[in-house]
Amino acid sequence: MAEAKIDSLLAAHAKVTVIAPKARPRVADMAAAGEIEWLKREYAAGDLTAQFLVVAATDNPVVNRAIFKEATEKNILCNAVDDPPFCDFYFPSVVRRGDLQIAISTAGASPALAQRLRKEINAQLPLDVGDWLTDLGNLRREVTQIEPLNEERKWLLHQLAQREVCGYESCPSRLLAREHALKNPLPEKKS
Ligand SMILES: C[C@@]1(CC(=O)O)C2=NC(=C\c3[nH]c(c(CCC(=O)O)c3CC(=O)O)Cc3[nH]c(c(CC(=O)O)c3CCC(=O)O)/C=C3\N/C(=C\2)[C@@H](CCC(=O)O)[C@]3(C)CC(=O)O)/[C@H]1CCC(=O)O
Ligand SMILES: NC(=O)c1ccc[n+]([C@@H]2O[C@H](COP(=O)([O-])OP(=O)(O)OC[C@H]3O[C@@H](n4cnc5c(N)ncnc54)[C@H](O)[C@@H]3O)[C@@H](O)[C@H]2O)c1
Repeated sequence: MAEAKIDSLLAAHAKVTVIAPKARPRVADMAAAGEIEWLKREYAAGDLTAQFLVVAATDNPVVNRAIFKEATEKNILCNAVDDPPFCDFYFPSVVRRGDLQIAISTAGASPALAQRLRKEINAQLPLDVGDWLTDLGNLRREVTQIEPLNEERKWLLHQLAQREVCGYESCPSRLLAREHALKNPLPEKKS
């Protein structure tokens, strides 16, 4: 269980420390590779200092609740796996394509439904939507640098979000943005 949480946290670029006497081979490998830190021992009261977020994922609910109590006292967000009253937040089921993330939560009503919807959305969402988003993000940065902030710019950004964008200079969406910028120059800066 902890393994899945470690994957979610690493995907969010977290710096992960695991405290556990035993770990599955994959977790041990991640520690050996320096991707996470592993303190090979049981949790001890006082372990939680300066952490932003804690996941209590031992197979002992008494230990998990003690971890939640210490986290609460120290204002650290805590998720005790599969123990909703001892969660400050729930892990959602997530579909990812590059910078695009779709998180599904049923607020604990049915994790199985969250998983099913993840699979359905994953099957429907084009595989290259993350690459498209990267191009769209680059074009948006160009547009916001050269266009004044007004209703026209907002219209343009909504238009571009409906079009294919590519990295090429002759890309029709880039041409539309440039044409628009020529008609809407930024006001001259007073020196
Ligand atoms: C989304 C996902 C994310 C993740 O875990 O990272 C997640 N559970 C997943 C799967 C899953 N979990 C369970 C099953 C078996 C089927 C079933 O029981 O329905 C399956 C499906 C399977 O295993 O196939 C059992 C289960 N889960 C909880 C309880 C306790 C309870 O309900 O009281 C029990 C009963 C335990 C028991 O019987 O003892 C509680 C929680 N699980 C949550 C998240 C939070 C609510 C999220 C929400 O509702 O949206 C919450 C509240 C706390 C938390 O954050 O952990 C992940 C899907 C990952 C994916 O995308 O594949
Ligand atoms: N939602 C799900 O799909 C799902 C699936 C499996 C398990 N679970 C839940 O997750 C929890 C963990 O299950 P698991 O299968 O990952 O168990 P596991 O036995 O694989 O892992 C438990 C880990 O806790 C560590 N541990 C035990 N006592 C400890 C202590 N005092 N201090 C620090 N570490 C300690 C062990 O060394 C081990 O690494 C259980 O509560 C289980 O019900 C949920």
